Amino acid sequence: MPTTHSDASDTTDRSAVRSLVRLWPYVRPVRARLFSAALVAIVASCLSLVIPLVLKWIVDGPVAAGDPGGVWFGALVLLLLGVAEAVLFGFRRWLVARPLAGVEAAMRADLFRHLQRLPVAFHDRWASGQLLSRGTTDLMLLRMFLAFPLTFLLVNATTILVGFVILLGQEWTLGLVLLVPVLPLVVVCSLFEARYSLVARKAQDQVGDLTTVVEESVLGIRVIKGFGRHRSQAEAFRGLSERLRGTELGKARLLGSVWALITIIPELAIGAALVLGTIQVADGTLSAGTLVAFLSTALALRWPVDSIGFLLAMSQEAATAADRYFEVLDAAEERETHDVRETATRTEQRRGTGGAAGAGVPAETGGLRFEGVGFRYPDAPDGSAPVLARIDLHVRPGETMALVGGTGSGKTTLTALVPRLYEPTSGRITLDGQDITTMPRERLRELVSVAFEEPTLFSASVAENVLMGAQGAGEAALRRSLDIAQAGFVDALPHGAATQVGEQGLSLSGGQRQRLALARAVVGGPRFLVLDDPLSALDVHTEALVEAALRRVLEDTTALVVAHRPSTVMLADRVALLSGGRITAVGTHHELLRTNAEYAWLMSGTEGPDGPADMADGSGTGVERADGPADMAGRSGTGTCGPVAGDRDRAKTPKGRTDADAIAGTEGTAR
Ligand SMILES: Nc1ncnc2c1ncn2[C@@H]1O[C@H](COP(=O)(O)OP(=O)(O)OP(=O)(O)O)[C@@H](O)[C@H]1O
Repeated sequence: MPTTHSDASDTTDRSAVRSLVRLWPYVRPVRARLFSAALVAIVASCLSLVIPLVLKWIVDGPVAAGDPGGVWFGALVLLLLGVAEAVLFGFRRWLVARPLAGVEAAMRADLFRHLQRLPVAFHDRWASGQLLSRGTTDLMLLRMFLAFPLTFLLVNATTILVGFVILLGQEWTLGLVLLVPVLPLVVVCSLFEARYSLVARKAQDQVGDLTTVVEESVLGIRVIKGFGRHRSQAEAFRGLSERLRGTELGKARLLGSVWALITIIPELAIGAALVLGTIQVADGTLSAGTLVAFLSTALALRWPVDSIGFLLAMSQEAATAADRYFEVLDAAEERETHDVRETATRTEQRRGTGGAAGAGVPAETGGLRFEGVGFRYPDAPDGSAPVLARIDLHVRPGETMALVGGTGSGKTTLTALVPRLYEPTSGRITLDGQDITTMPRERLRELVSVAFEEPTLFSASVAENVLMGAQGAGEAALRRSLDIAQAGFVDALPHGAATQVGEQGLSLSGGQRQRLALARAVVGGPRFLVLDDPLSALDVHTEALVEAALRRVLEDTTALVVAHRPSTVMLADRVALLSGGRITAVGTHHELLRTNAEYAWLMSGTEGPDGPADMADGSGTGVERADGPADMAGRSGTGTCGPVAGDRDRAKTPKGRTDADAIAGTEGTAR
């Protein structure tokens, strides 16, 4: 399971403030509302500090003078102050709710847009649950931070400051007593922050891991049920959620202890002030009303002080969420390597856009060319051999080339390089003579259509899934592509092509999904077609029908088709054999059957004379080899390069005969 999240220890030297400041571009558009809301909250909070002053007036005034009218008036003022405080806090909430929902939506949209533009190699490294949790839990934490702790850290700090001014103004000696806990509280808070940020990061990463397991279990429910693995899967889930529970309990313990200290230390100071104040009242140096007002103010400051613990905790979680969010947003998108727009325009002008395959391009440079292409996966272990090394291959304009090779030989990898899902580590690939790195990706992906062995469909209608393959294609193109892919089953669906296929197309069979993926690849009538074993899930009869229809499409299209079965190879004009990271032979199917032991072995499933192990290192002979043709012992290598007259026709004889022929031919050669 690919998973990526930074080690929690990375967070020790990061500053929470710096992480949170990065939210500014999103907050900027709503800053006026946020500042207004903070101002309203400050006024509301400071109103609560006026209450003790009214109390002092009631005690020292009407109560001392025995004036019931004055007491009622004082009570009315207190009631109005309370109502005003409540209304203002309600107004603050109204002010922030809508804009912050907008901030969250904008951040989520940016994250999604960025995820779409990140290279496939990024997605190989990152577990989907980690990305999902960033787009959900983390963004929710950030919205909550902007709505609550951000405002209330400011509001509480202002309230505490104003409160202390009032306290010192009422009786400065008692005020100083209350100031004593400030230093220990600052030390406690900074120690807490450092430790809490580590555990918060750990918890949020564990939520990501848990999300991954849930997602995999849901997507893989058939396998889990099929193998009766629900218990072990549940155990794996339980293990992870136990770890998360442990981390959350650790968080709660930390928060509990800091809350206890933040509550106890000021309480001790208030107790000490009460004792001192009572002595002063007894001595007659302080009025009872002043002591009541002083203690009421001190008690009114309890909540702003006590809440600092969890406001800091929420801020730490938000800082961690911001780190996790920007980790993804900072990952480099796929970049254009040159000033591709200019190069593309020049090339279009030279060539005249939109012509048939390779129109106006000489055959020797036209088509699809791999020149010294090497590739190594970015996350491959150090010292491991590259998947592809010095690939030289030319698929001529309008030609269909089958790519054959043992399992794991790098066929899928090679096809993924054409639409630039990965970048070659060396060499270059050209389409009709133009280096693909000099084309805008959008243009490249218009020229090249792909269908993978594992067909991916989206939660959309059949038509939407297929038309995804070509912008602006209409009903006629849809019908044509469904016909080519022999997807007549679509008409039998409840709403025809408008039927929703469900998440990942799981309501369809594997072969039906493959046919829709194939229709998507051909719907735009692409100049270049890359098919990664697209017919593997079809029964032989349907495969034959698809092949016959595909042959018509492939007339004008330059195509590279990964093939495992002789029947799929029959589609091709020529075949390239990929072995040991190199193209070891190129020729027609029949030539390779006659002259290349590894190819014959791959097509027949029988052992060649030297055994497959010997062949896999590229020692099997080839008709057209990078290091020159070599004869197989006791065999006549024909050494022909292009399609031999009649070979194309032979190769494209309708399925039914070809399969049997191929096997017979293979057996004849391999034995
Ligand atoms: N994302 C990846 N990261 C690292 N290594 C990878 C990745 N994808 C594939 N590989 C490795 O690259 C090699 C070639 O894989 P590839 O899928 O291209 O083979 P293939 O010829 O298409 O195989 P098959 O016929 O079984 O589909 C394999 O050894 C595989 O383990």
